[in-house]
Amino acid sequence: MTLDSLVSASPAGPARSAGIGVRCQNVVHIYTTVAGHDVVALRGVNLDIAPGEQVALLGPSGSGKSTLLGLFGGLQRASAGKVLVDGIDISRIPEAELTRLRAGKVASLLQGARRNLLTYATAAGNVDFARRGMASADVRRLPTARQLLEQLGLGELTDTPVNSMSGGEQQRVALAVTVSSGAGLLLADEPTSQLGHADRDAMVDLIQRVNAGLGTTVVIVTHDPDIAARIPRRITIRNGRIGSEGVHGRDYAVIDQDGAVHLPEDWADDYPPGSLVEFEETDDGFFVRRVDVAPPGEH
Ligand SMILES: Nc1ncnc2c1ncn2[C@@H]1O[C@H](COP(=O)(O)OP(=O)(O)OP(=O)(O)O)[C@@H](O)[C@H]1O
Repeated sequence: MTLDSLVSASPAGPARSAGIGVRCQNVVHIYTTVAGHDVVALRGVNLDIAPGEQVALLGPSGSGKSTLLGLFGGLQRASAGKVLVDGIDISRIPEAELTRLRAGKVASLLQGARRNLLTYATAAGNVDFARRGMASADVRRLPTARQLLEQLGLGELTDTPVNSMSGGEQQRVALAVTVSSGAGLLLADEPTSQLGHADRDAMVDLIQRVNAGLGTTVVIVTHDPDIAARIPRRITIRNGRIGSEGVHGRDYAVIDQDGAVHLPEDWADDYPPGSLVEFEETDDGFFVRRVDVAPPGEH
């Protein structure tokens, strides 16, 4: 029996784990430091993530990836703009509703496996603990801890205390525990950063198994190009904006709300800030051409 059939064949109906979508409309986020300075982390992000999609967020250090993930997870509220999770603008809802959303619909995998786990308990014990606040009717709709771990390929760890697992095993169990309450959106910040190659690949396999088996929407932040290459949609954040998108192996520039086009990184040297360009529409699409306009008096 697959995980999918486990979920859909449940007598109480489908579990709550069908993927949920995220939409950002002109999202701006500003931090105020203790010294009273403003840091603009996001400068107008527009983005649509469909239910069940897998998205990697890439970009240089400080570009705003973790901030965006934090906004999706309701850990902080956007300074301006809308962040719609499952159609709800979570930057505007009351704190109690946000807490319910964090507990039910969104699963955030924190950096460092042990921060997500009770280290003295077994893998199954951790799944049961993660579900303790749920209504029993909701728990009955989900696979049992044992079934879930088996279907995610972690069956042999079911009765193993977290303390005696390797780092890679702990991280995989942390992911299983994080999604065990049937959340529709998985957010993971650098989920493979402390792992060796084999564990890193096993972790991505597991993320994809969760996505395929439960339909969970996946958004992961990564610096690792090999990980990103395995995720179908790659969004590069640059200086608080969406710089470019990679879809099905090709990179595309993205037109912003105000009509600005952010060039893919490898074009930036040829088109420095302030370059004059003109667009020409042809039968094949558009051409962009850099033009050199001589300063007055040099004609
Ligand atoms: N709590 C905070 N207070 C003030 N500034 C912050 C805070 N958190 C982040 N920033 C700033 O906001 C900007 C975006 O940071 P963010 O952590 O989102 O980037 P990132 O792309 O995730 O970086 P990294 O890859 O290094 O984790 C940076 O300039 C950062 O210094």
